[in-house]
Amino acid sequence: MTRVSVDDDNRIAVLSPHWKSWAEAAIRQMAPGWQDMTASLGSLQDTLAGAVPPEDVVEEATVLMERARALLEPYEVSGSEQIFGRLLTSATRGQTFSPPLWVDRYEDDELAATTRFGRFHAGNNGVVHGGAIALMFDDALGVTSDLGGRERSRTASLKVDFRSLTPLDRVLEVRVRLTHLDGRKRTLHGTLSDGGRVCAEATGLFIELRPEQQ
Ligand SMILES: CCCCCCCCCCCCCC(=O)SCCNC(=O)CCNC(=O)[C@H](O)C(C)(C)COP(=O)(O)OP(=O)(O)OC[C@H]1O[C@@H](n2cnc3c(N)ncnc32)[C@H](O)[C@@H]1OP(=O)(O)O
Repeated sequence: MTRVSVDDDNRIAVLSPHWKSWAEAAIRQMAPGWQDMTASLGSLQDTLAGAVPPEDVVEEATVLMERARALLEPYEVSGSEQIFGRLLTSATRGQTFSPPLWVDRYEDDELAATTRFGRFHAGNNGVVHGGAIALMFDDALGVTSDLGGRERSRTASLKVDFRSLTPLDRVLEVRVRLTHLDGRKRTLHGTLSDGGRVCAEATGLFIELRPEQQ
């Protein structure tokens, strides 16, 4: 894979016109500090998931979280206006739902990135929840499906094979390749690895949307 430098401008430059304007509309509305706020929420989720606090701390934390919620509530907007998840130039996309995807290199049909799952995405036994792995793959394969200026697509199916346990709090490698193109149908394959060990792999079918499809 050819190394492509990945800075903000470069990443947005490869987006199709739809994704470019979708991301730029969100960026225009974004107050300075938005990314710090969502990063703070992400660490809060991880810290809360891993903590066993005493009653007084539970009470105080609940009050503080409720204060933050009440502070934000008057600024609620429709789904089409929200910023959360639309910052395509950022590894987190300005959201905390799926884990970050730090893109190292990309081509029209390949992506090399790293990710990391925190305590928020833990299942049991101190390893990553399988659903969180599927979530990460949906994002990574979805982004790769729409690289190279291709029209936007949507996941029709996603199959995940869990090959070995996925550790928490480690930087893991993500590789995705577009393996087959058949009209509107795009098949993508991805792997999630810890060093040389494959933790999971996924195959996804993405369908290019027709102009009238939302
Ligand atoms: C750099 C880029 C950045 C981008 C960032 C993005 C944000 C981040 C990424 C976030 C990513 C998150 C992404 C998400 O989470 S997307 C959210 C989860 N996905 C959905 O909700 C999708 C729901 N389904 C649909 O909307 C429709 O079914 C779609 C649009 C998918 C197809 O309905 P449509 O009416 O348009 O097409 P069609 O039914 O005529 O089918 C067309 C062809 O496809 C074949 N087919 C269909 N389904 C399947 C199947 N399951 N297995 C095997 N084959 C299947 C079908 O047989 C036919 O083949 P053929 O007969 O022509 O040979």
